[in-house]
Amino acid sequence: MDLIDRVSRQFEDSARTKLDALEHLAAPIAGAVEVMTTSLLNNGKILSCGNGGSAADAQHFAAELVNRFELERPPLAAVALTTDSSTLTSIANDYDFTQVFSKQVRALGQPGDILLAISTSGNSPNVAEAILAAHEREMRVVALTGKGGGRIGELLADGDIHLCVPADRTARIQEVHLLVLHCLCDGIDCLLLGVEE
Ligand SMILES: O=C(CO)[C@@H](O)[C@H](O)[C@H](O)[C@H](O)COP(=O)(O)O
Ligand SMILES: [Zn+2]
Repeated sequence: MDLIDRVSRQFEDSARTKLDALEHLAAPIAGAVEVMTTSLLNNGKILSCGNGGSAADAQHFAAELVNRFELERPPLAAVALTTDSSTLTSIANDYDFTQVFSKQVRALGQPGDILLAISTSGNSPNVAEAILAAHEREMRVVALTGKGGGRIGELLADGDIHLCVPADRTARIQEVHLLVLHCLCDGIDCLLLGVEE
């Protein structure tokens, strides 16, 4: 086995998956930027969630809004629902792991807020439950999925935005998700600050 060859194939596969996704995702990403920016300008906030690597992505995105992305701007309202171990363990222990995000959405979500729901399979039950809770709270959902979108694709309502990566490998989908999150940060800054380039 030639490891260098293997690494080369991972890079090529990742780059190809990203370029293939552009055609599918450019327009809905632009739509998600507008929906998120409108919510933030109206004193809304973005709640983000996901499992495993997608939990890290949810936190990564929230940190870039609360702190900064590439430009100086005022802090923006975002909360990752993946970070409070007391809340997560008490909900999972007393109820069920499927409710770890939905209970937080019911506690924190307000009409006009946005749920950023991340799942490469589209099938994580706790992310699906968070979407149902967001709809109850009159929140719009931006869903990042792959593998055809799974159950989450079926749960989305009018006004929600589905960013489904046309790929089947979890790692490749995650790599596109990170690019999408940076496009969202860049687009939000662009709309807020009126950046031309
Ligand atoms: O990062 C990885 C795999 O690359 C894993 O931690 C992965 O995120 C976990 O298996 C998740 O539980 C998968 O959940 P999902 O993306 O299907 O919703
Ligand atoms: Zn991973």
